[in-house]
Amino acid sequence: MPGRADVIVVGAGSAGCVVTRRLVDAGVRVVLLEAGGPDANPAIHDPSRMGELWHGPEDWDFYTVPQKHAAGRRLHLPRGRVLGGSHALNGMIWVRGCPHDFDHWAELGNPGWSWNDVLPIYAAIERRSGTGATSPGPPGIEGLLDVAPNLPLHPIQQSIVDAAMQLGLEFNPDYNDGELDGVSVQQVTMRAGQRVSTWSAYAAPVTGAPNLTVRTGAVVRRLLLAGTRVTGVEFEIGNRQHRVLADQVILCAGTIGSPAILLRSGIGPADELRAVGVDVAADLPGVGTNLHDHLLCPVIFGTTRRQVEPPRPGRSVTQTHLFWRSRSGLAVPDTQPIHFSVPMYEPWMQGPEAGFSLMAGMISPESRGRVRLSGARPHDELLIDLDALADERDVDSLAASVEQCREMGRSAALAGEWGAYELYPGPGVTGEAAVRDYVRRAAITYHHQVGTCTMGVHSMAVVDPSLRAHGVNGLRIADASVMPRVTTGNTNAPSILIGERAASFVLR
Ligand SMILES: Cc1cc2nc3c(=O)[nH]c(=O)nc-3n(C[C@H](O)[C@H](O)[C@H](O)COP(=O)(O)OP(=O)(O)OC[C@H]3O[C@@H](n4cnc5c(N)ncnc54)[C@H](O)[C@@H]3O)c2cc1C
Repeated sequence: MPGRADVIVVGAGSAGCVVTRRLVDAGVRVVLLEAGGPDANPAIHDPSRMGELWHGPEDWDFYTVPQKHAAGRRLHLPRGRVLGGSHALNGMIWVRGCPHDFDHWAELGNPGWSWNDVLPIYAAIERRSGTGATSPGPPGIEGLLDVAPNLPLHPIQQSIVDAAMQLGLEFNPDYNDGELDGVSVQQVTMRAGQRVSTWSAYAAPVTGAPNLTVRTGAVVRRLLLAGTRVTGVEFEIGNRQHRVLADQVILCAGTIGSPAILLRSGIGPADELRAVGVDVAADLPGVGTNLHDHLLCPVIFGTTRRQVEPPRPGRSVTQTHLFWRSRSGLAVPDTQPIHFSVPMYEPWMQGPEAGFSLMAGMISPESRGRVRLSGARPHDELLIDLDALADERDVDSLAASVEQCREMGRSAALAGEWGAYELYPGPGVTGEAAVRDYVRRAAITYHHQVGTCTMGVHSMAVVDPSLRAHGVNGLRIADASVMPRVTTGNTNAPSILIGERAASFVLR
């Protein structure tokens, strides 16, 4: 292990592996530090076994503080702690987002991040294959990451698509061309029935390079600073402490991990840091704020006419989704239900083993929470507060999505052909007040937390449009935490995009 590197990358997740690969290819001496271990668990690689990974060794297993507007519950926030990060645990669904998302980022004071700016980067990331995807990159450009339609469809998934069309939605053959609305087959980062993560596609192929050192089980506790210049990091492997020095550090530890490292290093809101006994290195009031997430809410069905067989090995538990605007006047769809070929029961629910779930989805969150320290010691609990459903507009969208999923369940394609009957919310939950109450009792994360190290040029921004930390030298942040506002759809693709951009900023 070298004592010094050109660049230390903290976190081998969606973005960190991309940054690492691009810098290594350019001859930069990189040390990549990852808290988790190798991606050796077979359940990582088989898409039908995704659910087994939660609460296991590859999950940070975060919980929020009790959520006042979600029936006082503590919400489980799984996050990948393994080579590949959350891309080793996720549903692999590939959604670029829509023009409005990135144009909005640019309007907020982030030149270079508009849709027209990011589109060529997406095209250069993706290696598209199979039928169904109609938005290939420019000819001759082929990226490192496989993106393919999630086919062949499970029979229940085809009927779910039919149900959506019976409600009047259009089939959208390629939601990645800038127009999201409609029901679609998901595009996924899979090849031959196996997960492809940025670890397997980007970083793993260069682990033998002489200018790359990868350390697993390496938990970064804090940044080393000389005044306001970052000089390296301090990390633990087991109970032993280590240090490595570098010209630059790039934090890719994710929406929870990156602000946690900053706060523990004394970079954050000065008053709050002092209040928990942390010495202040740089007063950056935005660190940990602007936390927001998409939310799901289970709508679960049993069947009487046909049995829903569990997905076979190599097949995803979810294959289709839809984007829908629940009210007029919205710039982008506010809902994205996602459809599972299994019943996705919460621990307090029960029902038959076979069935299917239309997980209502809210993707336009207005509620904002934050990540804070509870104390100065490295092992003191992080306080993660989504403040989920604090804004009534979020309840409006999620309740509308629940009602749409219920209506799909009553369609000829599902009730007629499969004998679908509703288990949750269940026939007793009727009327607007009861549905809103169900949403507060049953909503869970969509796994898309972002925003805690927001990019921008205002007083609450943490990084500038080139992802350099404000007021601290030698430090960049490159992961989902820098998104000023969450994109319309799943957040892996934009996180990987951020990794690509960060590498290009370092190398230019
Ligand atoms: C269960 C689940 C399902 C999801 N499904 C989808 C989906 O289908 N499609 C989609 O687009 N998005 C999905 N997402 C979201 C998507 O995976 C994330 O938005 C994306 O992976 C975020 O990338 P990142 O680089 O910001 O963080 P991560 O990929 O989480 O990487 C952060 C890395 O940093 C490491 N780390 C953190 N702290 C430290 C530390 N102190 N020291 C050393 N290392 C550290 C972590 O272990 C991790 O490897 C899902 C997420 C989850 C958890």
